[in-house]
Amino acid sequence: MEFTKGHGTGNDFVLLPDPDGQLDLTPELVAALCDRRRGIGADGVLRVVRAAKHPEGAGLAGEAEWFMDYWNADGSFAEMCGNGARVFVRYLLETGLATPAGAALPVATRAGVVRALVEGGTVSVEMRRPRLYDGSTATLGGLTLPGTAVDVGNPHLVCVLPTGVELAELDLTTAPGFDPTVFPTGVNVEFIVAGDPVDGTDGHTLMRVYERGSAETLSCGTGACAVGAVALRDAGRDTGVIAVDVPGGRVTVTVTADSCWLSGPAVLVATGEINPATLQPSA
Ligand SMILES: N[C@@H](CCC[C@H](N)C(=O)O)C(=O)O
Repeated sequence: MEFTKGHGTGNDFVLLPDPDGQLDLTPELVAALCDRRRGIGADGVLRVVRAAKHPEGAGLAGEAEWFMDYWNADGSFAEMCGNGARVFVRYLLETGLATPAGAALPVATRAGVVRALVEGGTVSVEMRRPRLYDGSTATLGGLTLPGTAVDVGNPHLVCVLPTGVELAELDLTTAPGFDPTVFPTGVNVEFIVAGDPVDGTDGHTLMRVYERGSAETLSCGTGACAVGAVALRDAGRDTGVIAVDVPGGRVTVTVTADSCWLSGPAVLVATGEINPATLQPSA
């Protein structure tokens, strides 16, 4: 099985080329590939498949040639992955599966079609405008943290840390608790504090995230978009540009009247072959 390894601000993925949808990808195989000791190691898998050749992409084949079949590290599906989409586009262009054009490149996902632009090392993806819902709470250690539920195609809960709780001190080795009646399919939880002003932006936020299906990651693109929308709302704004610093670097979120752009670096670091028969079940 051929693979490529790539990442966007440290949110890392195994990409599996499968243009004609012939790969027998299972949750067990995904978890074994993502295992950081027994497999390649990643936060998730991106199967690169023609939209027309995937049951969930076929309806979008008229709008996008390629479908991003995203799986979390535990073998579960997610609707959308912002950093994954940016790395996916880097892969399409570097392998010649798509050619750079002046117009944005469409990619089909479970959350619909997103569009990408590439400028040097930066890949930007235009996704849906985040939808903000009611408050909910996350629990972590002995803390109960109020937050805002946000839909970016996938579910998020953005919690602003109260004074006296340090972002760096949070223990994210165990999953935060959340209300399953609000998030019946689970949720990605972002913890944020305000950062110092950054030139050319309307706000600056520092974030850590515990991802559904992948545990703590160094970055989450859809999470950053959710955070950007909450930061703008808290600043009394509807649109604007927010710099979001994650443990793996910085992404920039631009919320417009009807969409949200996520921008940042996306790189491919290795290609190779792996024999799935040698993989042991993930612990
Ligand atoms: N890291 C991703 C989000 C991946 C999916 C998420 N874990 C979920 O289950 O919704 C991103 O960059 O957006």
